[in-house]
Amino acid sequence: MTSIHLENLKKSFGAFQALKTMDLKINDGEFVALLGPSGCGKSTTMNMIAGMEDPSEGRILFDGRDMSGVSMGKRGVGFVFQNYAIFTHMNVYENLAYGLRVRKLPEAEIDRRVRAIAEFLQLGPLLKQPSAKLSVNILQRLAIGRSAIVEPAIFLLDEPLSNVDAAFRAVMRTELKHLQRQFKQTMVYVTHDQLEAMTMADRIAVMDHGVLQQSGSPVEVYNNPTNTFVAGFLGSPGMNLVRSTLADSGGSLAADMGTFGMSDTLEDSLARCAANENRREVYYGFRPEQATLAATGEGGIPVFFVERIGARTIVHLGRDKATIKIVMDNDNGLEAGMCARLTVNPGAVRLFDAESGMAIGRA
Ligand SMILES: Nc1ncnc2c1ncn2[C@@H]1O[C@H](COP(=O)(O)OP(=O)(O)OP(=O)(O)O)[C@@H](O)[C@H]1O
Repeated sequence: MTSIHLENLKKSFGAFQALKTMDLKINDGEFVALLGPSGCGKSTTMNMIAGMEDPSEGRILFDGRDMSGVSMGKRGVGFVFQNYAIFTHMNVYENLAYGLRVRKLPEAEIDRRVRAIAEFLQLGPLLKQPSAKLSVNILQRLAIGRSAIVEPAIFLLDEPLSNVDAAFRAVMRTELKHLQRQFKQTMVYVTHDQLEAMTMADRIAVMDHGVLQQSGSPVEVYNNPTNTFVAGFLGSPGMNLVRSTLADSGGSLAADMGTFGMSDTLEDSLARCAANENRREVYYGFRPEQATLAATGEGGIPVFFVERIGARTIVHLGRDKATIKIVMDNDNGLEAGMCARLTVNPGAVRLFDAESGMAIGRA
């Protein structure tokens, strides 16, 4: 096992700063997902950890050892890409055995390890199959096996599941997590898919525009996003962010959401974090599953769309272009054209400064 320290890491391509700044410590045996939208610098970061790109500034340390000038082959990393690198002229067995043969392991040991990993990844019956004839799903499973079999101290995976189908992706999420637990590797996993990050990672590093926005456990980044980007990016739908003005209300501080014709008195702890600042402009945030709706005869917020997705119902409410989405497990019969009263769970309210987008206090 090996720890990784990205120290003030930066990467530019000509005048373009693909990675503006990255400071991140990844512990021995930890599974960290680099999560963010396309172009935010995830692969660039990964390529530098692997040794395929040199940083423009900053350092990468493995167990405290500076990796500057250390070639990819000498870093002890396994790398799986979106586009599986498989030798199509070899069968499954030979592909799996390749890394062990390069390391000149005894034939009996190679055979034992090939069969063990094949069993683990359900490739056992396919060992004699020519790789050229395998499906995309199986090829990616083989690519993972081929890298994992040499038991690298650090395992880097860059969008390994983006080409495989949805059902297979769900299976592989579980298998990859299993694999990491079994081999206790330090794993860095690049994805733009929050479900992958949320289900597999011990810690998620959320990136945007070449900047690390937040790193924390999946629950932490979901419940306490550090800014409006993380709040909106995580969750499906993302956190509701309602522009509002803080206002004195009978000795307490309330968030006034004029657009929705409502006002919510803040819990004392949150009001204190907002420094009880009357007239401060904020975003009032809450997760779509942290509120209830009740139909009203008249008044309330107009419902304009109801999505029923199996057991889940997503109700879209709003006026003009301002919308709120509420996710419910039960179907309370709301339909487009009706009006509803919204009650937000007080403990779930998060505030963000309207100008900087940064969270005000943390729960
Ligand atoms: N070799 C390069 N030369 C110039 N620009 C590059 C190079 N590699 C990456 N970039 C740019 O750097 C930015 C970050 O790219 P990167 O591949 O790291 O993003 P990403 O978060 O992995 O997104 P994606 O999932 O789309 O690959 C992008 O704007 C990309 O076009």
